[in-house]
Amino acid sequence: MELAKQLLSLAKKRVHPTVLGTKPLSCNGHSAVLFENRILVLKKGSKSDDQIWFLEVDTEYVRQQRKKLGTEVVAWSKGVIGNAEKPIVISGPSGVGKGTLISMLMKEFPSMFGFSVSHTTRAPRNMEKDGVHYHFTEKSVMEKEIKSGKFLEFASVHGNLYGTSVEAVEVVADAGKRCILDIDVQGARSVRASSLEAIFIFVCPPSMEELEKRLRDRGTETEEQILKRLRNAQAEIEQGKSSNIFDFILYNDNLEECYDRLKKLLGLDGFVATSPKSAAPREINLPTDHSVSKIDDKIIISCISSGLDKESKNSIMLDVSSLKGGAPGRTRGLDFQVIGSMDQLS
Ligand SMILES: Nc1nc2c(ncn2[C@@H]2O[C@H](COP(=O)(O)OP(=O)(O)O)[C@@H](O)[C@H]2O)c(=O)[nH]1
Ligand SMILES: Nc1ncnc2c1ncn2[C@@H]1O[C@H](COP(=O)(O)OP(=O)(O)O)[C@@H](O)[C@H]1O
Repeated sequence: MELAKQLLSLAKKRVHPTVLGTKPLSCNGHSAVLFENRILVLKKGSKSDDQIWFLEVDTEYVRQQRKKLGTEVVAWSKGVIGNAEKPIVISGPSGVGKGTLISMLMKEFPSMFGFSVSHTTRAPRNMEKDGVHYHFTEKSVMEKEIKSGKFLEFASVHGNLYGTSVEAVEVVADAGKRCILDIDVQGARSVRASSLEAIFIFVCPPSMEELEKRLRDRGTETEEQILKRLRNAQAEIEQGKSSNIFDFILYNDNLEECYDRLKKLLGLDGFVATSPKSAAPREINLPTDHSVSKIDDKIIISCISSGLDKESKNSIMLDVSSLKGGAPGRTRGLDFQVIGSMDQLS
């Protein structure tokens, strides 16, 4: 087995790889199953949202990072039952109305959408709250975190650093909501090239004069910053329209009409927001005592539970045939079936 040979050779050479991604917390033992390019780790007696992990050893992301960092790399990724809807990436020049459109969407469909809170080194505006609009951070801290692999993408925009952390996108998906990212064209390009499948929308102003008016009327930037943003806007609009990054271009002339078009392309026209959409994944609790075997893409977890007068065996079949995502982030697309008694389900 290729991966086994690779691991053995690393161990012999006593190589200490760079470990990327959020590590699982320690536990009272684990089972491990070797795949072609990653290791499935099942934590014994852990909480249901912390049981299934993957240590990626030779996936696309790991290979990319190995090249970039010039060291051996492995990456952790948490395994999640079920799938998440594709995130929505919204880009466009400063002042075009991205934030306004996103706020309208989140207000009308609060249980459906969640905002990816970016990190930035720019100073907060008057009404902006740390952790809500942005995670405001120091440049040196953010640079360190970029090196440690915390960000899905980052870019220098209008003289400041901005970045989407892996966590920012995953907490929204974990809450069963569809993630909205407000990022610049460079960020959109990076996400396009990443393993994150998304829908890409570029918002255009009706004219440069109107863009300038909106920016000035908003009154949040200094004259110098306004001029810088307007200079950058020209190039952003050209890239937004001509590159192959974006699936849709939206002209934000009349706000209500633009919002209606946005809802239409997201399949929300005529949609009535009623009770929260329950996207919470089913859960599975693995007992401390279990053994694991692998048959093709199926993992059979045999659980041993002793009752008063007898010992019974239940099995859970974990299907890993349609894995999606992976590091950086979560590995989704897992499914399970209980074979035998249901008392292991929470
Ligand atoms: N690449 C990237 N761009 C971001 C991120 N967060 C915000 N931006 C972009 O940075 C630019 C400046 O944002 P901001 O300072 O809030 O000003 P605004 O454009 O006037 O709303 C906008 O184009 C945002 O879309 C991020 O995490 N990554
Ligand atoms: N279609 C529109 N017509 C007129 N003003 C708009 C429109 N869309 C947004 N605005 C206003 O323009 C300003 C910039 O919008 P904002 O959402 O902050 O832009 P961005 O997030 O793209 O920088 C805000 O004051 C907002 O109220």
